[in-house]
Amino acid sequence: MGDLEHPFQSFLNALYLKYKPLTDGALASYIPELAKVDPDCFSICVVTVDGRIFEVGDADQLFTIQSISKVFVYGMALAEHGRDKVLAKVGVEPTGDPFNSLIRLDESSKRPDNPMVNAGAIATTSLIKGTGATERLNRMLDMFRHYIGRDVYIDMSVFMSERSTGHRNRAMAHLMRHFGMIDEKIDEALDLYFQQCSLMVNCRDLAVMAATLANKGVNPMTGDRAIPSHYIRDVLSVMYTCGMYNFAGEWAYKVGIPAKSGVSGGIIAVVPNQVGIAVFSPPLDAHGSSVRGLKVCEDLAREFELHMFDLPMGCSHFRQTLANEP
Ligand SMILES: NC(=O)CC[C@H](N)C(=O)O
Repeated sequence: MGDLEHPFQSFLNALYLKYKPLTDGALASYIPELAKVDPDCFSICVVTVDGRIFEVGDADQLFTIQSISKVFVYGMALAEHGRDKVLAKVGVEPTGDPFNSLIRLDESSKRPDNPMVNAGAIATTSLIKGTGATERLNRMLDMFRHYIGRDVYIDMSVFMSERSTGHRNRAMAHLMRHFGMIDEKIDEALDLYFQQCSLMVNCRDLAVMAATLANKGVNPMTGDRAIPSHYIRDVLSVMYTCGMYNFAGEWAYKVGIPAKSGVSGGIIAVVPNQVGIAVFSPPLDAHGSSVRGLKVCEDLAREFELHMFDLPMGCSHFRQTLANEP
């Protein structure tokens, strides 16, 4: 639970109050179940690599992880197959197109551009090993368990909602099968993709997951390793360049921290060797990222000079604030 009197906690409380009245943005209604959530939900959580938790708002509120799952499944594919095999199937180039675009799939390489947009994520998911759908799902859930540090499950209604309406994703999968980028188990890969997107998390879980990436792959709360440390660089690089879809360039310029958003309203950001940040607020901007989430991350980055190219100056300011006693 949050450490109420700590100066960083006070900063988070003020940030929460500052953006609570902001009601811009719209829910992701293209997944019918997501249109039913409460747009007022708002929480911020920051977890340090030494396991301290600062949070404000309802950090227990559960929601589906959506595209934030792409980061972790990409890490899992790397751990299972190594860089070269994964790179042969999914590139590492930002697209400049919306997350659900099919456009560049039909270009010369026939390879999805990166694992942070839907096409690339479906290709990544198709690489997950297992003798059948159940084993593949169980292995994936196990991977998430290491990052989250508790038992995890899939929200059945969101999964079914996406499964029955996700025709663009199906079209991408078939196109990628046509080009030999995924194997013939198209429906199995799509189900696994819809399931990973329907994983239930809360804001604190996301911050712990982000802090695990910040902590070279070791969950700071449990001490459990979730991913081999040498793949952290790969995961954070694609988050940095592609994690915010067709806003990724502006994000890198303005905020300068590897981050990933999802259409349920979650955002994670990773400050390597320091903290994992998570924000949850469902209304989205035109790119599909949480409006309040973007604002909170921008403010945190500005206040503590977290932009990658502000470091190490910001590093010491941030460390000092975090180290302060209440
Ligand atoms: N950006 C997102 O969060 C998209 C994930 C969503 N499940 C989809 O496939 O459309």
